[in-house]
Parts: sequence; structure tokens; C-alpha cells
Amino acid sequence: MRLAITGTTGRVGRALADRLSRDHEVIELPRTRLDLADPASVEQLEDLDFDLLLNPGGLTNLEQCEDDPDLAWQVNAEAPIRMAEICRRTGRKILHFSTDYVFDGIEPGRRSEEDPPSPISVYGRTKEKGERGVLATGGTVLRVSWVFGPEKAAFPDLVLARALAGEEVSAVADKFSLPAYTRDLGEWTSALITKGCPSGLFHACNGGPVTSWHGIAVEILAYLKETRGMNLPAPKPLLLAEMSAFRAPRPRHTAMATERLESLLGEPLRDWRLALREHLDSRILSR
Ligand SMILES: NC(=O)C1=CN([C@@H]2O[C@H](COP(=O)(O)OP(=O)(O)OC[C@H]3O[C@@H](n4cnc5c(N)ncnc54)[C@H](OP(=O)(O)O)[C@@H]3O)[C@@H](O)[C@H]2O)C=CC1
Ligand SMILES: Cc1cn([C@H]2C[C@H](O)[C@@H](COP(=O)(O)OP(=O)(O)O[C@H]3O[C@@H](C)C(=O)[C@@H](O)[C@H]3O)O2)c(=O)[nH]c1=O
Repeated sequence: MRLAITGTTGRVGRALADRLSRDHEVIELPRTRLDLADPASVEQLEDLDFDLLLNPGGLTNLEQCEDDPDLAWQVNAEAPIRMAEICRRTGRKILHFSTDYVFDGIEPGRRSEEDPPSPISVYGRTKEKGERGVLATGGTVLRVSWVFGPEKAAFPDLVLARALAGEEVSAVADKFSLPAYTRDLGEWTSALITKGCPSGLFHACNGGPVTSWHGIAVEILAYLKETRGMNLPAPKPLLLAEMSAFRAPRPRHTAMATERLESLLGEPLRDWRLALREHLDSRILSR
């Protein structure tokens, strides 16, 4: 199959291009080849030869989205809608990536694909608009959350670096979700494509217990104790309200239920703690 992938300089796009190029022909579409903020650039897709377009590209910095809502709207909402319409018109498929931040996060527990989105930030609202447009054309949407992997540093890498440098580790303890490991996401996406990339919405994050950023930090320190004998002080719990750098509102409870994807793939999505340990092993070995 010929796959076109946006956002290949990003965490998810890079992971998808690396994994999917093992079985498919991949056309990488970084910003320099396709500018999601420019409708004319997006229209060029009409003449590109591909079977399936994957769109992990997006404006992912929540504060930047609040500061420049027009840009966020263009990149996260208008561009995917335009791409989905091009795909429908020309008989190609689209697989778009969205977020757990489409939920308001008020109720504890896991959100299913049937739960209505109710975003509380510019980022969430623009992503929600984009996914709705893609779904309306018969496209596929994968909602992911708290993504980490070797392609680009994320929150777990920040914790690891601080711990190894002997610095105090602190993390938000009153905000809950489930992480998604890019290597697993690559496998799930590959399997989804093999199954014909069925239309509709799928939640895609690792399994295991719902956690907080603090819970992830605790797991990383436990790993360092077990594997390296490091006895570090317990991470300091923070409140979301204390994060002065977080100017955009962030939803508190957005863990996603993944039964729909699991039943399509025919297997459970592995526990995030196993995925995190695999990631930490590879980070430590590469230091
Ligand atoms: N990271 C996470 O924890 C989560 C991510 N998601 C969603 O998953 C998707 C992938 O996220 P992730 O890979 O982590 O994000 P990154 O921020 O790592 O990557 C975003 C990608 O989008 C590209 N991009 C941004 N603006 C434009 C533009 N105007 N034109 C073309 N390309 C552009 C970036 O290019 P450049 O390098 O040039 O800026 C980059 O390649 C996103 O849609 C995001 O909403 C959902 C939940 C959690
Ligand atoms: C959690 C946390 C983050 N940070 C820093 C790390 C990082 O530079 C910045 C923002 O953190 P995060 O990116 O992890 O948090 P956030 O911007 O909320 O991440 C989100 O990204 C978007 C794309 C999504 O869709 C969400 O699912 C989520 O993964 O804050 C801390 O300093 N301490 C902390 O306890």
C-alpha cells in the first residue's frame, strides 16, 4: 500500500513512518512538503499518489493554541476536514489522530467512544472539530493520550533525566489518564491497516490501571531502584492548579476505554507499566 504520513518530524508521525515503512511504501509529508496551516498546500494532496493518508500532524502545544486560536483552528480543524474531503472525493482512506483532551474530564473513570466530547481548551475544541469532520466523511480516527517513545522526549524522559541527575522529582498527582507508547501505537496502527482501516472512532492507549503523572514518576523511580539500586526520595506530588506554566485549561479525568480497538485487534493492549519499562531500558542503554 502507498501511505502518505504528515507530521513525520513529530513523535507519532516519526514512529508511524518508521514502523509502517517495513510493510508499505511511505511518503513522508513534513511541514516543508505540506503546510497544514495553508489550505493551498493541503489541496496539493489531490494530485499525490497514495492509498491511505495518516494525519498525526497537529498543533500540540496547548499554550500556543490558546495564544493563536486561528492557527490552531487551521491546523487542527480545517486541515483534517479538508484532507478528509479530498480523500472522500478521490476514493482514498484517511486515518486521523486525535486526543483524550476532547473530554471535559469532570467525571472520574474511563471514557468510551460513545461518551460525548466536551472540550475545555482551544486545543481540545479544535481537535474535536477536526475529528468530527473526518468521521463525517467515513474516515477513521484514533484518539491517543500522554504519548511517549524514543522519537522525542516526553514527560517520562524529563523524570528520568532529573532522577539520574540527582534532582528532585515532582509531578502532578490530581490529573488522570493512560499513556500510549509510540512503539505499541505503531503496531496497533499496522494491524488496523491490515484489517482494512475500518471507519469510525477508536480509543488507543496502553492498558493497566488509570494513573496520574505522579503515578508515572513513581513507576520510573521504582524501576531505577530495581534495575540500578538507586534509592531516590519519593516524587513530590503537585496539584494541577500549582502548574503556573499551564495557562491552558487541562481536563482532569480523561483515561480512555479501549475495548473497541482491542476487539478489532483480537488482543488486549499491553499494560503501560510494561511499555514504560521497555522504553526506560532502551533510554538507559542508549545513554
Ligand atoms: N503528544 C501527546 O501526548 C498526544 C498527542 N495527541 C495527538 O497525536 C498527534 C501526534 O502528536 P505528537 O506526534 O506527539 O505531536 P508532535 O508535536 O511531536 O508533532 C506534531 C507534528 O505536526 C507537525 N506540524 C505542526 N504544525 C504543522 C503545520 N502547520 N504544517 C505541517 N505540519 C505541522 C509538526 O511539524 P514541525 O516539527 O515542523 O513543527 C510535527 O511533525 C497530534 O495530532 C496530537 O494532537 C493526542 C494526545 C496526546
Ligand atoms: C506533567 C508535567 C509536565 N511538565 C512539563 C513537561 C512539558 O514540557 C509540559 C507539558 O507537559 P505535557 O506535554 O506532558 O502535558 P500536556 O501539554 O497536558 O500534554 C498533552 O499533550 C497533548 C498534545 C495531548 O493531547 C494530551 O493528551 C497530553 O499528552 O509541562 C512538568 O514540568 N511537570 C509535570 O508534572
